[in-house]
Amino acid sequence: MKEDNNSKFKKAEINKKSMYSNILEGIPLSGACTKALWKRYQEGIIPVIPDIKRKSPKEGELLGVRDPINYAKALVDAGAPIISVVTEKEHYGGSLEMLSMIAEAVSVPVLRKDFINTREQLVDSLRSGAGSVLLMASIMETEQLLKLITQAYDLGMEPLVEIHTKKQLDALKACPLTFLGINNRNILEWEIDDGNVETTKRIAGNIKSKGFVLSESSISNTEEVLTAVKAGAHGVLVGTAILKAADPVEMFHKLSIQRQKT
Ligand SMILES: O=C(O)c1ccccc1NCC(=O)[C@H](O)[C@H](O)COP(=O)(O)O
Repeated sequence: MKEDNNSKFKKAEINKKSMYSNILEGIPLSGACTKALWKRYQEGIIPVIPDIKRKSPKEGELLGVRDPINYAKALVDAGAPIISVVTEKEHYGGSLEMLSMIAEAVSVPVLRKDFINTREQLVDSLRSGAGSVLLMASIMETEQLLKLITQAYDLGMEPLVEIHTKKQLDALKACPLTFLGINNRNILEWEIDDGNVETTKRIAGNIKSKGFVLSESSISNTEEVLTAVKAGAHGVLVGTAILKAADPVEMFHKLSIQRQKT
């Protein structure tokens, strides 16, 4: 019987010595999230992932009295390939319940953004309907990150592995990720640093992986989308600019620009 990707992954976890090379062999070629993103990309449109957060340390209230489910549905109807939901409670006002309700209501995969560093949190994410989970290089050692990447794939979710520095990228060099995010801001400073798309410009050119590269945070206009893509990103994740727009759907369309096909 042909061995499936999941069992290859389990083997990779056991054999620590050759962990990197086994991950190379076992990694699934694509997950539901990047499949949707690549599809949009192939259609010639720069994929934009709307990020839903009730509030942020920098901006305060963002969602206001709006229903997060209706907000998510409107953006999916507008063409969002996937939806991102921040579930962290204290600083962003999120919850797993909000994720769960959105995941149930929309037809596209949902990404959970939170400080995830245990398998239990992965399982909670899956139970709440997440198709993807954020795994941040800035909050754990590389070995733990690789373990969680394996576990996420093993559970059937596609991890969005997030870096903010070249050093964090270098530590992941041997791991061929399907979904890699560059956070333009240092999230450990709660979005109040002055990080911008220059971070993507500095890092994206060094990425060797063939995975989908996402530029995240601090993107608010078409020029910044183009800068991210020119630097090597395939798509962008945008929260504040869409949430604060008088017409979020219109802003989503405005940012979803055509890319130059090569
Ligand atoms: O991105 C993270 O690392 C993160 C982890 C845990 C909680 C929140 C986190 N980030 C917040 C965001 O995801 C931002 O909302 C997102 O990058 C959008 O940024 P912006 O467009 O500047 O609102």
